Parts: sequence; C-alpha cells; structure tokens
Amino acid sequence: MTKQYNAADIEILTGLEPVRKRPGMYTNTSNPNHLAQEVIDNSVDEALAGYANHIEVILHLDGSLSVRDNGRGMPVDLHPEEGISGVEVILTRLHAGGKFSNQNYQFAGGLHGVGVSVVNALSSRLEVTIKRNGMLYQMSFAQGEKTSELKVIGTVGQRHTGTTVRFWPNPSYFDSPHFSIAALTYLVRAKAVLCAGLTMTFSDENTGDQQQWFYQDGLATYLLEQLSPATALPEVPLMGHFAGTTEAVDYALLWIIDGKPIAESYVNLIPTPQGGTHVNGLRSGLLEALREFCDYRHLLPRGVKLAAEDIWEHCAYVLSVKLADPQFAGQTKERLNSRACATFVAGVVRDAFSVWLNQHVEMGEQIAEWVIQQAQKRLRADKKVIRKKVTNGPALPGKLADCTLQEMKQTELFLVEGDSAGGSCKQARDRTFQAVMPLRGKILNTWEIETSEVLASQEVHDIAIALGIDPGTDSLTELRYGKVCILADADSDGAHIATLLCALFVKHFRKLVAEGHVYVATPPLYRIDVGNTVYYALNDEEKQGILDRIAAEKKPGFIHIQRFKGLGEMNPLQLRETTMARETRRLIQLTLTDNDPTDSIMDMLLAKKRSPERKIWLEQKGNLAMTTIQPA
Ligand SMILES: Nc1ncnc2c1ncn2[C@@H]1O[C@H](COP(=O)(O)OP(=O)(O)OP(=O)(O)O)[C@@H](O)[C@H]1O
Repeated sequence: MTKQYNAADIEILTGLEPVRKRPGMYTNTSNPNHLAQEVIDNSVDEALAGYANHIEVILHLDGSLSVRDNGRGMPVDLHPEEGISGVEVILTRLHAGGKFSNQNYQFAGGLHGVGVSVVNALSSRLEVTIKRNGMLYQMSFAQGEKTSELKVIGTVGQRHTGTTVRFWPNPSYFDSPHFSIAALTYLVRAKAVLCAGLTMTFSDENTGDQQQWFYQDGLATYLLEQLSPATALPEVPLMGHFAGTTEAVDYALLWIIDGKPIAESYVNLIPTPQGGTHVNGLRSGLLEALREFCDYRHLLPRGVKLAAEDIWEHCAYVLSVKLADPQFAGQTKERLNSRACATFVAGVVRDAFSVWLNQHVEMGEQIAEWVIQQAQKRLRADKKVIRKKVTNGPALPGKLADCTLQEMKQTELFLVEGDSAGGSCKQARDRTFQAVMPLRGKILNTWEIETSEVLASQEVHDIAIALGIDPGTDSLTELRYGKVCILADADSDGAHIATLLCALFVKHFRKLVAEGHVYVATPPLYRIDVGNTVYYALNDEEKQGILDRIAAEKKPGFIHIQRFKGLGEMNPLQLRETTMARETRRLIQLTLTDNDPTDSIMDMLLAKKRSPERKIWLEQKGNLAMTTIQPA
C-alpha cells in the first residue's frame, strides 16, 4: 500500500531550523569564512553609519573567531512585540534586522536580517558581549539555542559602547572547518581601504601575528600597492567619487601594460567577486567616453570599432558602490542585480572620464592608442562571418533576423520561444550584435536520437544553419555567433522548452557547450510597481522578498503586480532592459566539466524509460529547478 500524503506531511521549519537543514542556501559551506564576513559586515555597517571607527578581528587558538567593534552596541532592551531582548531577537530570529528601512543605517551591507542568525545556527557555541548604557552585558548560545540569559557582568564608562561576537563554527556544516587566513586578511584589509578613517585590526593567536590597516585616502593607494611593479597608464590612477541621496560610487582605475590587472568590486563594502550591474556600468561608461573621445579626434583607423573587451581586459580597478537598496543574487551577495545601478555608474563614469580625457589630452591619446591596438589585435584574431546571404552553401533560415557585426566573438544569437516574443525581441535587440530567431512551439526531444538523424527536424535544421555548424561536429571554425542564448518564458512550459534546447546542445552540439558558447537568458516573471519605483522579480520567491521589503520600508503608493504570462507580453523596452541589454540582463552559462553530473541529470529529465524516476524527482525537487539556478 502506498503511504498517505496529507497536510500533516508538510513540515514548517521554525526558528533557525531552515538554516541547519539547508546551510548552503544561507552561506558558503566550503569553509567558515562567510560566517566571519557576516559578523564583520555588521560591524562595518556601524562604521558606515558613522558610529564605529575601530574593528578588531581575532582568530583564537581554539579555532573560534571574535569580531569587536566600538559601535552603538546591539540593542539590549526588550523587543516590544517579541518580549525578549533585542540581542536575542537578532541572534535567534531569521528576517529580524534594523536595516529594512533606511532610518538607522543609510547604506548597509546587511539587507535580509539573516546574517548573524545564520552564524549562530551554524556555530557550536556563540558568545556576545555588549557595552551599552555604562554596562557590560553578555549572552551565550550553543547550536543556535540560548544557554544563558542576557545578563550584566560588569560596568564600563558611559561613553564606551560596542559589540563583540565570538563564535565557534560547527565543523559538521563545512567542507573544511578552518578559516582561510589569506582570504580573511584580504577581506579585513579591503574594509579599511573602502571606508576612509576606519581602523581594522587582524590578530592570529596561532602565529602571534597582528596587522592593522588605516587608509585616509583608500582606493588609489590600495590600487597602486596591489599593482606594483607593473607599468601602467596613467601612472596615477584615475579616481572618481559621486554621491547622490540613495547611491554613491567611488573608483580608482588604470590600464596595465604589462602584468596582471586586479579587478575588485564592492557594494556597501561587501565584495562582489561575480561582479554585476555596477561593474557592467563601469565598463560601459569607460567605453562610451573613450569612443566619443576617439570619434571627436578622429583617432580610429578605418574599419576599427572599439568593443568593451578592448578597454576592459587590461583595466585594473577597484570599484566601491553604496546603495540604499541593493538587490543581490543571493545571501552570499557575490553578484549585484540592481538594474538601476548600471545606468547610475555608467553615467557618472562616462561624464567624469570624458572630462578627464579632455583635460589630459596627451595621456588620453596614449590610452586611446593602446586600446586601439587591443582592438586591432582582436580583429586580427577574430574570424569574419559573412553576414550577407551566401550564394554557395545553404541560405539562412527566413525567420532569422541576423545582426550586422562581423566579429564572431561579439555577436549573440537569441533562440526565442514563439513568434510573438520573437517579434518583440527583434524590436528590443541591438541589431549590430544581436540576432534573433523565433522557434515555433516545442522542439523535438533529441536526447535519444542519433546525431545523424536530428537534422530531419526542421527546427533543428534551421538552428544548425543559423549557427553555421553541423550537429556532432568538433570544429567551431564556421561558428557564426559568440553566444547562443536560449530565451523562453519564465513559466514551466518555458522551462520545458529551454530544457529541450539544452538537451539538443549538450547531446549534439557538445563542443559549443564545452567551450562556453551556450547561455540561458532569465526573463522576469513579475513586474512590481510602487509609486515611481519599478522592480522585476525572477520568480515567486524573489517577488515575496521584494514585497516584504516594500512593506518593511512602508513605501508609499499603491502596489501593482503584473505577472508576465509570456515574453510577448513585455513591451520591447521592458524586454531590452530585463533580458537583452548587456548591462542589466542575467545570463546563465551552460558549462561542462569532466565527471560533472550533467549527462546523468539530463538523462533522468529526458530519457523515455526513466519516467518513474522523473516523477519522483519532480515531486521532491521540481520546485527547486526554477529557483536554484545562479546567474553567470
Ligand atoms: N555589531 C552590531 N552592532 C549593532 N547592531 C548590530 C550589530 N550586529 C547586528 N546588529 C543588528 O542586528 C540586525 C540583524 O543582523 P543580521 O546580521 O542578522 O542581519 P542584517 O545585517 O540586517 O542583514 P543580512 O542578513 O543581509 O546580513 C542588524 O540589522 C542590526 O540592526
């Protein structure tokens, strides 16, 4: 007899249980560094808000880590609704925080009210000591549960305030229980660089080493320290600073002639190793200003057009953005998603760099010359794609709207679900480098079809012709586009279509995937309007997160939620902004490595005889399939 499946089987995780059950959703579980980062970020937020100027990080002999700041101290009074102290709420409740509105912190790395509770949940012990109101308070926890009440253990001077959190990471949640000292040192130092006037100290009791950093004019000195002894243009980094009411940007950059450029970006002092919209904005701002400079002074040789990579590959930069309301790709905050930030940074950088170029014409021309050389190298290396219809060889499919650019690497082919969405995409695209081919309905499931036979399907045939390569081929010399982007609706039908296309590429155009040419575009499912602000959400979870924030911030205005039933419902401007424009879209790159589970997962998803297994998988994990993907 099959087991009954009733409402009683639906579990609701309470308190910190969700974190212990799925630690990977809340932190990076390779080592406990991200826990340290959460605690340090809270202290840094106090410094950003102007209440702390010294943060000490101590790695103890017993493997625990302390973070001490001289901020306001966590609130110790009783929480009006929870009836327990502020400290206890902070450490034991998810989604409890003082940063949802901008009243206590203007710019903060903390957003979700989750960070330090995650640290508590994943630590075998945690001790918090607070100096506030002339008293010294302490409270302890084990495995996230309190082991002693908040109590006064001494007195301090009235003006002495601050928080110390000491935690012992629970090794069972991490691949390695040890902190990576190098990464931690780097992080601590970066905080000092990015927050002028903040002293950061790092001590390691195992070695007796103690290091301290203080930068009054952080970015430029830091960049030069990192780069020496490379030859650079200009010798003194270009610096920029601009602050609005809800956004601020600081950067230092230069071009490296020999040596490896460093590329670091931060949002509210949190490192974003995967970049995001702020970095895209910096790149396009630089490119636009230099293009304008070259055009105005007629510096470009015939046939050379500057591309983003020409200016970018050798650019060393430190970019620090502060935003009142940043949107990240997840709790580890490695990539910024806030779309408006791309336009903000691009605008600031373009204007500032233009002014600089015109004030330093000689150096400007040297930079332009160097970047033009990079473009010429690229053009020599790139193979040309003949964009006109070829007379010998098969004609391109009639429904393909091709792009005009000849450099293969720069171009993109969007394979789009449905004719109407295809039409919108054609209006939304940048026709110089984006080609669009609409696909009608679901393509054939080619997972179990011989490569020699897939061309019998008209759709597959058209895709192969558009790409310029044959199924099963190992040679990409005839490839016509640098990126192939699968674009389907954000619903389950769309996910099915995207899966069928992924199967086609993994099975029959494997080299294309292995060399990183295939991407899945991620259009949003919802648009949320409050007053003049527009948010886009990829899925229900993201929508809920946005609604929670709107409620917590008590944003005025009627909330209007639009669910896009399909891509065709978005107007071309929305489609461009959310899905196609390089600065603001999210693409997920398909990758293949030796021994990865791609083939077995695809087989489970698509093989005819594995349908019973598929059913079980759909019941257990189907809901995760749309939400766990991380943008590349
Ligand atoms: N060192 C500190 N000094 C003062 N207040 C603190 C300190 N650490 C935490 N807090 C308070 O506790 C709240 C909850 O912290 P927590 O780390 O859980 O979430 P967060 O920083 O708001 O958001 P995120 O989950 O994105 O890190 C903070 O919003 C802040 O109000």
